[in-house]
Amino acid sequence: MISSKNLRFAYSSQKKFSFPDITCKDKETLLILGQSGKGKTTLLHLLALLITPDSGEIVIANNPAIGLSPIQTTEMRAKNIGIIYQRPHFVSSLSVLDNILLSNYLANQKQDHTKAKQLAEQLGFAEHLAKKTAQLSQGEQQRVSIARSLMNNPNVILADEPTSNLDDNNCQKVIELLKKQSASIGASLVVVTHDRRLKDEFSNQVFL
Ligand SMILES: Nc1ncnc2c1ncn2[C@@H]1O[C@H](COP(=O)(O)OP(=O)(O)OP(=O)(O)O)[C@@H](O)[C@H]1O
Repeated sequence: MISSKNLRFAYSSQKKFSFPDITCKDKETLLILGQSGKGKTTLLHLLALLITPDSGEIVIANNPAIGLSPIQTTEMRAKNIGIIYQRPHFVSSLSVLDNILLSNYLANQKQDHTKAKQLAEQLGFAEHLAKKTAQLSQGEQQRVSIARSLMNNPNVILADEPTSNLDDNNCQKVIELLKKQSASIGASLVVVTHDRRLKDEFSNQVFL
């Protein structure tokens, strides 16, 4: 589960945000909608503990996530949070498989080849595991990102515009996969987007 209360963040005195409170319990989904520039990515980065709010609270898996030391924050993120970025960030010199296994490495976990291969089968890119990520289509890269976010069985999955670069067919597929995979590990799934196609796919919604 993840929740936030009274979150405020400023990039500068002109660029200040005060975000609505959010709650997403285990196995639940939440869609955060907002037009470009409304602060969706900023909120997602706050929830992912990548930036620190000026004030407010974040609770992840029933533990306070604000006020921790940098090491505790990194541990909290690695253990509990799977992030799918707006544009996938891969290490271009590594194979698809090694990019997925990197999640385990960064969380100080044993590299789980069996799980990586299982996820690749379930997400439909098993035949691409030995390739470099640049050789994959955008839809395939998005599915690799999903696999990577699931490698450490996170408590919370945070997805930033996971469908904005996808056609209708791939949009539908990616959302179904995200929901199915997060449900199978009992995670909370939080998606931020301006993609109105997702409006009917989520019952819990917050507007920025
Ligand atoms: N590092 C930064 N420094 C200063 N301003 C920033 C920074 N990052 C974002 N902003 C500004 O904060 C505002 C919100 O940005 P953010 O990326 O959170 O919006 P968004 O709703 O995700 O937009 P989009 O849908 O276009 O990705 C924008 O006006 C942006 O220019």
